[in-house]
Amino acid sequence: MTASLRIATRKSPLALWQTEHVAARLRAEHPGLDVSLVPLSTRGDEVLDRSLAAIGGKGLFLKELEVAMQRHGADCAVHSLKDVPMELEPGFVLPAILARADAADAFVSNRFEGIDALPPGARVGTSSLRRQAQLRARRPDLQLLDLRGNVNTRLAKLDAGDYDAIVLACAGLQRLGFEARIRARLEAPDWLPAPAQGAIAIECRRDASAVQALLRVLDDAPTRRCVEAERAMNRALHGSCHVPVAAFAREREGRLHLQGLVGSAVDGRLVRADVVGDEAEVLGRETARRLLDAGAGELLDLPG
Ligand SMILES: NCc1[nH]cc(CCC(=O)O)c1CC(=O)O
Repeated sequence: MTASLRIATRKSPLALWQTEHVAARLRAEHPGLDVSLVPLSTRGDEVLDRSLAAIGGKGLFLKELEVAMQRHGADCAVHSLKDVPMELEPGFVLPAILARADAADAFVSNRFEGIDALPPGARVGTSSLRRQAQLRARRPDLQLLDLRGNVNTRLAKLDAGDYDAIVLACAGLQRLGFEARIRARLEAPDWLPAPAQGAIAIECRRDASAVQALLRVLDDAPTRRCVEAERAMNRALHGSCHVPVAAFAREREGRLHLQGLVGSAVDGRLVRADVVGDEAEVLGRETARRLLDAGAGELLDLPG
């Protein structure tokens, strides 16, 4: 019986909130279990002057946490599932995916009520190619500017006047107490989030069966089914953060509805697909195939 559990986490305020949330839920489920946090810095957090794509992609937010688990310095790690690469490192599993929070994106501005209210040529901050493509599609005139850093840093840059508006995830704003800053929700079916946006996942070693048993109580089956469909679609498109891919799945009357989108951050072209199915993996692959049939291949080949 494991009497203690050390959870590795990034040090950003959002990562710490999410990990504290997981720790509190585990303490409630397992009275007597000694749960502690192991805050670590990752290259993804430290290198802010280059794009994630240029320094190695999403995996950079996980690497240091995985090294800690390999060295037995931590038993598990908490992640935003949208930051977890489609292919996990060998030897690791995700025994728990928590019930999804708000999956929508948020339009945040101190002066404007929504995308359509922005004046011609307004400056909008986001480094996400997925968000850029959807903004371009709706407003080709906007000036899209890079914006990296944690949620608090991004809000500070907006307040400093660097941008007329920025786009962030609703879930992150809500978790950090910034719900009131959401001017407009950007949501399905018009606007799609990143695959697995709003879902928190816990990662541990495949060989740590006692740890997996402790974590599994937090797994939410409906969320797992939806995010598996979204991630399967992204994987089938060779998804990485280099291409603007968006996906959102919902369960309705027992069936899975998956909406997918591939876009171009350069010219705002968007290709969409909307498919119903029952098995997450199959539905994800089928939606990817429909996107490719509709011309997504050409967009996926574009640089940036
Ligand atoms: N890319 C960073 C990131 N990873 C997860 C979230 C928000 C929380 C979530 O989606 O679960 C954010 C911030 C954002 O996109 O605004």
